[in-house]
Amino acid sequence: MRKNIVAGNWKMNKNLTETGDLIGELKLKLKSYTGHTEVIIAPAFTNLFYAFEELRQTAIKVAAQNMHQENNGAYTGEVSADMLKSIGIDTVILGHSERRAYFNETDAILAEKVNAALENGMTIIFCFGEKLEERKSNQHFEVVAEQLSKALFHLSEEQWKNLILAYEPVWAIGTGETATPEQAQEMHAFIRKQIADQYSADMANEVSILYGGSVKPNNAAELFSNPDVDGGLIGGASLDSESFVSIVNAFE
Ligand SMILES: O=C[C@H](O)COP(=O)(O)O
Repeated sequence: MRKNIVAGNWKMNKNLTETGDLIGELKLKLKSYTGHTEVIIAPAFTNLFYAFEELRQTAIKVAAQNMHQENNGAYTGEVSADMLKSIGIDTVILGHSERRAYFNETDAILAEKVNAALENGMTIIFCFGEKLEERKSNQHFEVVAEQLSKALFHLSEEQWKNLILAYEPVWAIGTGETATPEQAQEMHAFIRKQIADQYSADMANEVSILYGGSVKPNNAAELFSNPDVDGGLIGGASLDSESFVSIVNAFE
């Protein structure tokens, strides 16, 4: 079901003590939150169980930042969907551009991860987006269409109910350079059209599409006011409770 979502991707930040501090602040600041925006945070693997336990009675959901496509086996250093489920985590970020760039995650590998997550009953925040040179050479629509089709268009309409999309132009991640509200809306509408053409307009209308890339308290409201932007995947600004909560409140 389409909903407004603000998700914080903490990336490789915050040790256990710092995680505890930030969670404590978020709990306090969002205690009387009455809005309809779903709030998700994605701490590091080592702090997931702690975060889940701490946030159990709250409206803040906890997600993992990645998972392996196999359920178990000789994959040193990896974590599976089954392991995440066993500690209560049922949401995972897949396809982040940092995973694609630094850990060689291809669309084919991502399709396998998507399948594994769905087989384990998980919800996926699926990230994709073009690089700077692709935008400059006007290939951004083509690149995004290919990423979607290779990793997601084999899925059934039913399976799409567990997918949240996050369009993250790589040139806007951690750079302080944000897509303009017009650029974000244009791409989000294009993404919805791709889904409508592959499946149906009704189904496309039910998918939440988040924008990610230097979302800050001062630009969130304008980005989120676009009809096809259903929220944000926040990196840097999610590491500070005040800025994250202010972005959550940007919908109100
Ligand atoms: O997952 C989040 C994105 O990579 C955005 O990061 P950022 O807000 O620091 O640009």
